[in-house]
Amino acid sequence: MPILVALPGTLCSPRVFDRLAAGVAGTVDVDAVDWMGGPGPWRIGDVADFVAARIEQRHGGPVLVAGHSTGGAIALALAAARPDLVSGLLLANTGAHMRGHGDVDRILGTIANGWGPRLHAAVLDRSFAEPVPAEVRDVLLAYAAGVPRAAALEVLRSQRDEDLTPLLPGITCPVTLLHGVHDRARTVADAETIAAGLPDCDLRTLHTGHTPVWEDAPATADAVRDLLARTG
Ligand SMILES: O=C(O)CC1=CCC(=O)O1
Repeated sequence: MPILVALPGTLCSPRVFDRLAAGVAGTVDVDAVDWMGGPGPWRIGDVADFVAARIEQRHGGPVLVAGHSTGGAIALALAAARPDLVSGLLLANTGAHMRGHGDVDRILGTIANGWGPRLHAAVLDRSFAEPVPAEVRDVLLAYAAGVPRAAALEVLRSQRDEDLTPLLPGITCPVTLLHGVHDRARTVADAETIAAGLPDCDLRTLHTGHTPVWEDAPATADAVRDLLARTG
């Protein structure tokens, strides 16, 4: 069965892909990666290397790769560096750079000086257009509580300081780019910049916040099936 290796955003549990995994069950197997719980280092390129090693070891590659938020930047770096391991990309509410990003500098300041449950809850709550059920929120907050502060600091600094735009024309696999238009951190302009740089990109807007992979799992599952068809 085809594999979708799924990369969540900063401080975001791999469980955010549970609804998508259920939606594509029987068609695609989802391997959601806890990259923040990996050994580090956690710069975007380091995590892309970590994911490449996992794909080689577990799946033998190539696979579909999904990236949400920071996971999208990691997925882009991976596809650029290791096209042999990536047959197609599904990106969600991400960007090729962080210029104009809603709150990355504030989050970085709080990671450095105010790390803890309040920050975790603030990042979580603004990642969904509508409040998530309490039991889901508890699961996601429990994950964030176990993330090393160094991982969050390192990956977000790296993402803030890198511009992946020059890599885009070299990513020739099919890409589907989802963008939830009620995102409080990123605008559709971020998605349009990525789409303009990629040779083969299907951009779809959704009525979600920053996390369409959870907020509109049926539309995301449709996008996965359509992407799979485009990979031939
Ligand atoms: O939007 C992104 O790509 C990365 C991000 C930083 C904070 C957040 O929630 O997402």
